[in-house]
Amino acid sequence: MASEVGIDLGTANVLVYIKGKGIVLNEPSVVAVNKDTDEILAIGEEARQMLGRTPANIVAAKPLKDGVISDYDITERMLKYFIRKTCGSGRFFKPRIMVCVPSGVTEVEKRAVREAATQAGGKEVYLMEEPMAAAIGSGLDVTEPDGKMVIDIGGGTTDIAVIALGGIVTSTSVKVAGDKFDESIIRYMRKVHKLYIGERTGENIKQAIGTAFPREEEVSMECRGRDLVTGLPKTVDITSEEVMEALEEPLHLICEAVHGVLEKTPPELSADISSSGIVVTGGGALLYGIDRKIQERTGIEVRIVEDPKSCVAIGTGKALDELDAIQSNSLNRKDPFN
Ligand SMILES: Nc1ncnc2c1ncn2[C@@H]1O[C@H](COP(=O)(O)OP(=O)(O)OP(=O)(O)O)[C@@H](O)[C@H]1O
Repeated sequence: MASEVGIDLGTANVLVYIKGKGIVLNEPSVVAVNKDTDEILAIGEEARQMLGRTPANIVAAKPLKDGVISDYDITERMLKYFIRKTCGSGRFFKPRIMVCVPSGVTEVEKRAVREAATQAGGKEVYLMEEPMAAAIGSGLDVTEPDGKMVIDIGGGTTDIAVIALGGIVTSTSVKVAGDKFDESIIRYMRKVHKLYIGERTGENIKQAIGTAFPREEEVSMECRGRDLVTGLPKTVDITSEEVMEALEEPLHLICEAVHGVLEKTPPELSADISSSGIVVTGGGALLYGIDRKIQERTGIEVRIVEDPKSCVAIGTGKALDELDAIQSNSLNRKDPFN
């Protein structure tokens, strides 16, 4: 029976971490709904397979977008489904649940998430912010007075925060992350190769040959889509250098946001960060060369954590152990937990 559960309710993926068991669920945040009956047909990986391929009466969509909950009701149902799947019905045994929500969620949405987790069987439900979970999950001691900088590059948002004494001192959240990388690749293919590709193809290209900093050896891959001129299927070769060009704008925006946070950071903490370096988490950290790109822009050493995609979920679970320490120390921000 799960007693302490951490959930990373992400724009791209939902991860569930159970104390003593580790990550027990990792599924895309996608839900397929029958529009006529409002019935949920599939959730998670099964629904992701349907993206862009559904008949007219079925929509496969992501209920969280750009770091906010765009479909409230579906998010609630998805969350309940994942909790019940991993923790059982919750009728006899109720776990403590910590949910990490995207940083842009409103008070109303926070309440909805808390309610959904309670209805799904949570005894006590807490919410926490993504960068704090990312820092804890990456093994940083967030209660120390030394300043630490964490950048979490997810699907919808990049969260950048400086943490000290158990609280967030300065932070920002920009709606530029994995999804925007995919969109930039799609746009590039359309403009340069006159090829119309779907979201999943854009993401596949990014994961296979996406590049943020020049590679020693260029790589390439075949890309299939629809020719915008003839309307027929077409295949073109695309190189990592081209993908780097496509990703230039979103990467620039992320680097500028990091710069902005550093500018707002009190000097003592700045000095700590320049000696301890910056930690990068989230699926976007897997983009080739992103560490060197940020390092080039800031002049500060950048480290990618070992398992960037699981980091937030692990941190969310671990945070339940450190709840008292973090809560009592987070006086410098009003409500990292509420
Ligand atoms: N190898 C890879 N190279 C580049 N990007 C990758 C790779 N693997 C995964 N990603 C990207 O990481 C993103 C998902 O990251 P993650 O699971 O951390 O997001 P999330 O926590 O769900 O989102 P958010 O933090 O915005 O709520 C997706 O855009 C995905 O395409």
